[in-house]
Amino acid sequence: YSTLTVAPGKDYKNLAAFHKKLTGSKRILALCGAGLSASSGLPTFRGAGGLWRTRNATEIATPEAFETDPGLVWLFYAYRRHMALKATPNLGHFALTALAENLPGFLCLTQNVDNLSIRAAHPPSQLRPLHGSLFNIKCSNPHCSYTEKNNTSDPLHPSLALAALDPAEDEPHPLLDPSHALEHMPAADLPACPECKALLRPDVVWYGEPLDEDMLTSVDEWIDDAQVDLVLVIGTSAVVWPAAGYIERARGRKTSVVTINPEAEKPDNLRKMRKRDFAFVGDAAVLLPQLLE
Ligand SMILES: CC(C)NC(=O)[C@H](Cc1c[nH]c2ccccc12)NC(=O)[C@H](CCCC/N=C(/NCCC(=O)O)S[C@H]1O[C@H](COP(=O)(O)OP(=O)(O)OC[C@H]2O[C@@H](n3cnc4c(N)ncnc43)[C@H](O)[C@@H]2O)[C@@H](O)[C@H]1O)NC(=O)OCc1ccccc1
Ligand SMILES: [Zn+2]
Repeated sequence: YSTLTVAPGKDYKNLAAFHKKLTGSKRILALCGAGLSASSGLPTFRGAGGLWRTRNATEIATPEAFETDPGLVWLFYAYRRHMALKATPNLGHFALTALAENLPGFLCLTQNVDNLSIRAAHPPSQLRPLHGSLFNIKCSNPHCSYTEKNNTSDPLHPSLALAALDPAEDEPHPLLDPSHALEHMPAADLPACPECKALLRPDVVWYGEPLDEDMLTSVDEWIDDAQVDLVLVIGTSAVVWPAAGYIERARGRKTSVVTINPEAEKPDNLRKMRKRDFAFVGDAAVLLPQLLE
């Protein structure tokens, strides 16, 4: 009965069996997605948040979109900055911080750019923001090295004030309401680089852009250092690469992969599970404190 058999074991949702594995684990890798921040009030990409106004978030998060209409892209990111600043880390973020403080062999990879793990005081040496941060700004001119770290001003720029609006209770945010036409914003009105006058942009990784080479190397080296006992797959649809690739990249003979997601028992997830794997259905903010206590 080989461990490579693709079927979950009988204990795949047994909390005691998971805790036994957890206590015996010295090296744990986590891959986090939008679902971790869902109960902090931030929309996921595949859920309702997938569409911004009428555009697909994956279309707007591209160099091409910024080339074509930097004003719209900046409003998209200014809105997400505003929402992330209004949000607070949840018990899921804090449970991961506690695990990092208690287990030096824990490394947390996050695809989220909302800074909520950082605001939950997750030790920076044990956190890898794979896709950047909404609160880091850089120059769009590839030959200019201007950057701003952790700029939380809201609005970031007078031309983006609309994004920092908080509509009345039951009113939709004007930026979410497609019937609220947006004037085109000329590039001259947008945040400009104080050094070379080119447009500034959020320091996030757009589709078609490579992730930070040093960060990828540091994760690869960490994985190759020694056996990874546990891989926590938290609130992610695991479709975006190369981030999603780390789940199987970290899997060794004795590794257990644990999916924490309201859809963890969906057939296509059960189909991928191995004998040592676990699946816990529910909200990461509720499950993580229980699983990691
Ligand atoms: C769509 C996908 C198929 N496309 C890609 O992966 C592309 C192309 C590609 C590359 N390799 C491939 C291999 C195969 C196929 C495609 C590719 N990848 C790239 O373009 C990457 C860059 C990808 C990064 C894109 N940037 C983001 N973010 C930053 C910006 C921004 O945020 O605006 S991706 C962004 O979307 C992704 C969203 O996914 P999730 O976080 O998982 O969210 P989602 O909504 O999908 O799912 C939420 C889950 O939570 C669950 N959930 C809901 N509520 C809860 C709850 N309460 N608790 C727990 N779980 C919950 C839900 O059930 C659900 O399962 C995240 O990664 C997020 O960071 N770059 C690159 O490959 O460069 C190359 C290169 C190399 C050298 C030189 C030049 C180029
Ligand atoms: Zn510049």
